Amino acid sequence: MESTIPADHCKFAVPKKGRLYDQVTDMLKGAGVQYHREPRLDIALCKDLAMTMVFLPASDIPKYIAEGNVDIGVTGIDIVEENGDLEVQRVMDLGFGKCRLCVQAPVVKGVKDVRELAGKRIVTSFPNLTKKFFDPLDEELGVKTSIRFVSGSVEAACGLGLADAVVDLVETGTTMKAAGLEIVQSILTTEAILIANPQSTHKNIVDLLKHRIEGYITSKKFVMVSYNCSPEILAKVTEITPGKRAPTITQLTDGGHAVSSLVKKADVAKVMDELHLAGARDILVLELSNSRM
Ligand SMILES: Nc1ncnc2c1ncn2[C@@H]1O[C@H](COP(=O)(O)OP(=O)(O)OP(=O)(O)O)[C@@H](O)[C@H]1O
Ligand SMILES: O=P(O)(O)OC[C@H]1O[C@H](OP(=O)(O)OP(=O)(O)O)[C@H](O)[C@@H]1O
Repeated sequence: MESTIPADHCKFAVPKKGRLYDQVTDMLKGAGVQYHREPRLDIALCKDLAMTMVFLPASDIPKYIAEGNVDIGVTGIDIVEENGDLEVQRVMDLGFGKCRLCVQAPVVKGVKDVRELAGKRIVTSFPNLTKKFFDPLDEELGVKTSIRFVSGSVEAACGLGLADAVVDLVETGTTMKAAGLEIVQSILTTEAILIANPQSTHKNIVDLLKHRIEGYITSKKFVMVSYNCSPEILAKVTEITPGKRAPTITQLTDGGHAVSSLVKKADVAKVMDELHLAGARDILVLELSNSRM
């Protein structure tokens, strides 16, 4: 990394590649954090904040933050848990990068219980979490599970004869199935998380970023639903859309009401069905590009 970071700058760590990269850069754009990254450079100065973006491997980000080299950044909960000895402040779950860390074994072996794997050879990128999981089983069964670290392509380990099972991330299950593996047990549910150094000297910028990112994340979780209704059904329909705080109700010149309310994106189809059934009309769903609550 080039040593051109201004001394007074807050430093924000972004996963430099991999599964989280695109979603983190989209989130930063949505939260109004502007920077220009030159090709192959691992630092980029922000346009309107005294902040420098640093692009680092996701797995190293908790270490840089705990040691105070970086003030704030994004990684996976799995990586934070794997580095459980490092002191970082967990600021907020980000709602993307969702997957599970699972013990997986070859389908042909038909492993039904994870106890069958205690004492065997496990390959993983998460040796600490894997040890924490197998230690109690080892103690119970009087065996010693061998845990070997690899940094990527974990799913290949059984096929290569290196392992009896692996501990790896599963999202869609495509990688696992292609490698002839199946889940024996899930260990951890993970998603992307914003973490910060609790002793950062850039509290103002860190707090500003927390608010900006929180606003963006909220705007992605909710949509604005607006509709018209008659006075007779107002109480019923506003019960269906109580909003985050309260619905906005406007009196129309024809005696009816226009209502707008925040609704969780995941619930919107069901809410629209219920509103229509209750007699609401002209139901519109509007995407939010940002918010500040
Ligand atoms: N399939 C997936 N679906 C959703 N999130 C994932 C998936 N795979 C990984 N992640 C999340 O992204 C993080 C980084 O994983 P990824 O496989 O992109 O690492 P990588 O490319 O090896 O990067 P690095 O070199 O920084 O470790 C994981 O720790 C996890 O939190
Ligand atoms: O269930 P799926 O949707 O198939 O996703 C799971 C895969 O994604 C990640 O690997 P990635 O492809 O990022 O590469 P890596 O093995 O080099 O980390 C993870 O390690 C799994 O192998």
